[in-house]
Amino acid sequence: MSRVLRKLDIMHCPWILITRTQLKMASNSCKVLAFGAGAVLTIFVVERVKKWKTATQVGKKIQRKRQQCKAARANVEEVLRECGMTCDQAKTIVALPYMELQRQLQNGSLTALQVLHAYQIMALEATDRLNCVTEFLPEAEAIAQSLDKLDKKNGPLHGIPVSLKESFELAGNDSSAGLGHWLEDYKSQDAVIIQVLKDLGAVPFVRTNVPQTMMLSETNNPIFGRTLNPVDLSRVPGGSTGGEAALIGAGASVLGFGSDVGGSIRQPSHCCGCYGLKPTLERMSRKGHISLAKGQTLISGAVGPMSRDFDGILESLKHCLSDLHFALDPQVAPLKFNDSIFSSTQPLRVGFYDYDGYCRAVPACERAVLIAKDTLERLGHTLVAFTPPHVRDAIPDLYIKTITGDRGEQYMSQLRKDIVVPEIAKLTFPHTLPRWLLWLLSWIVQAAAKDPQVGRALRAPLGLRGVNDWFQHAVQLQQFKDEFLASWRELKLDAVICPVSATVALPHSETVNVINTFSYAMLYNILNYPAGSMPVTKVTSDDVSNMAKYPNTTFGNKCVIKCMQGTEGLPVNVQVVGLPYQEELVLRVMSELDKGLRAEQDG
Ligand SMILES: CCCCCC/C=C\CCCCCCCC(=O)NCCO
Repeated sequence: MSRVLRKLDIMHCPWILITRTQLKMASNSCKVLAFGAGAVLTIFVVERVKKWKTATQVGKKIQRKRQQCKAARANVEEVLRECGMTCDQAKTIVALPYMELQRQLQNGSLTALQVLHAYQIMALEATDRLNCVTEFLPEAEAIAQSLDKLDKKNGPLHGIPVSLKESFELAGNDSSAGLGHWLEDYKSQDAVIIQVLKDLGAVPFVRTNVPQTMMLSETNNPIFGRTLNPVDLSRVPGGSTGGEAALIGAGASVLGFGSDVGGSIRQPSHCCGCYGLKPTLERMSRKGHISLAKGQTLISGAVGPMSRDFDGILESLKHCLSDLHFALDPQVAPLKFNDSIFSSTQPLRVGFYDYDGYCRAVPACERAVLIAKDTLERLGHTLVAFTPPHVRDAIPDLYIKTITGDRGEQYMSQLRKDIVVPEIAKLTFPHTLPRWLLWLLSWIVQAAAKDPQVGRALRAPLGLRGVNDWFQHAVQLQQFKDEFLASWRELKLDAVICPVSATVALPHSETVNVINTFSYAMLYNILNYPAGSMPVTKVTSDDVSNMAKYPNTTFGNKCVIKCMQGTEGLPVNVQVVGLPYQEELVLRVMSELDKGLRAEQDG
C-alpha cells in the first residue's frame, strides 16, 4: 500500500508530494525557528540574570559605601556640636580671602582646628544643597589637632583645608571614579599630590563628587548621585571635577585639586565661577590619581589646583613644586616655581580669539574674551588676533580618535560591570555597536542633525584598526603640535586668551548633546599646554537676547540656543594659555587680569 501511495505521490498526485515536502520543510523550519527563539530567549534571560546579579552586587557595595559616608558625616556633626562654633563664626572665617587666611594661620590668630570646623560647617550646608561632597574625611580632625600642637608652623599651607576630587587615592580608602564596582578596593597609600599637600601643612577634609568614568562635563554617578550648580540648581556644575567646583563656588572650600583630560578643571571652574589651572602634564604628579584610560598615553589627564580666589591656585602651585614632590615622583619635571617669570613686568604679546573654528561661542563667552582683551591692553600688553589652526580637524581626528582609540573598550569593559547612569549610557552607546552599524548610524545622525561634525565625531574611532594605525596617528598628533607651535611663534606670542567653553553652565543631562561645545578646552589637552580658567564676567540680559544671532542650522546649535535661555547671572570665565612648562607666565597673565578687572569694577 505504501509503495502504491509513494508511486501515486510521485507520478500521479504531485499535490500530495508538495504537501508532504512542505510539511517536512515546515516542520524543519519550525524546529529552526523554535531553536532560534529558544537561543535568543536563553541569551536574553542569561543577560538579564547577569545584569540583575551585577546590579545586586554593585548595589550592595553602594549601600555599604553610603552607610560609611553617612557615619563619617555623623561623626563630624557630633564634633561640630561639641566645638560650639556658630554658623556666623564659621561664615566669618570662610569669608577670609586665601592670603588673609594663610596669614592668620601662620601668625596664630586662627588655629588649624578652628579653620577646619568653619569649613566643615559650610561644607555640610553646601552639600545638603548641592550634593557635592562624597565623604567627610575623619582623619582631618586629628591632622588639625596635631598641627595646633606644633611649636612652629608646619609649612606654607599650615592649616589650610583642602578638598579633593574623589579620584585621588587615599590610604585605607577606595576611589571609585563613580563606578560602583570599583568600591571596596582599598588603596595602600595617598596619591603623591596628597602626600605633598600634607607635607606643606594642608588638611584634606572632604572628597568631592565626579561623573561616572570621569568622562563627562556634568557630575552624576550611581553611588553618590547628581551634583548641582551653586548659582542655578537646575544646571550642571561642570565635570569631571564638578563636586570640587560646586563646593568651591559655594564658598565652602578655599582650595581643591582636580584632574583634566578634556577640560575637567577648567570647565567646572567656568560653570561655578572659580579659578582653576591645568598644568603641563609633567609639572604635577599624577601618581595615585585613578584613570580609566591608563594605557592611552597620547592625551592624558593633568592634575591641578582649583580655588575661590586667584591666590589659592598661585600659592598651592608655588609650594607644591617642592623637593619632596620631585623625589616622590621622578616623572615630574624638577622645576621649582620661577618667581622671576611670574613677577616680570615686561609687556607681553597676548593672542586672543573668541571662535576656534569648530563651535561658535555664545555671546557671553565672546564678550568675556573681549573684556579680558581690553583689560590686558589697558595694562600695557599687546593683544594680537590669533586663529588657532585646524581645530575643525583636530577635535574629531586627534582628540576624539585618541580618547576612543580602542573604540571605548577600556570604558565599556568597566561599565559592563556596573550600574550605568543615563548620560554615560548615551555617550557610550555608539561603542556598543558593530563597526558597520556605527558607520551607518553616523551618516543617519549626520543627516538628521544636519551636522557633518557630529557624523565625523561618531566615525572618528573607526579609523584606527591596529598598532600601525596608532603609530601613524601619533605622528599626525605630533605634526599638529608642530603646526600649532609654528602659528603661535609666527605671531611671537607669549600667551593666548580664549573662551573656556562655547557655552556657560548647561542644564542637567544636556552636556552629551553638545559635546562639540567643549572644543575650546580639549585643544589644550591635545597640545599639553598649561591653561588656566578664571572668572571675568556674568551673563547679562543682553547676552541672552543676543542669542537670537546665534547660528541655528544644526541640532547642536538649536540645543545650545534652548540651553542658554534663563542663563542671566551665570559666571563666565576665560581661558589663559601658555607654552608647555610656562605655568608661571599663565599665572602672571591671570594675576594681572584679575587685578585689572577688580580695579575696573572698583572704580
Ligand atoms: C566614556 C567613553 C568615552 C567617550 C569619549 C567621548 C568623547 C568626548 C567626550 C569628552 C567629554 C570630556 C569630559 C571631560 C573629561 C575630563 O577632563 N576628565 C578628567 C579625567 O581625569
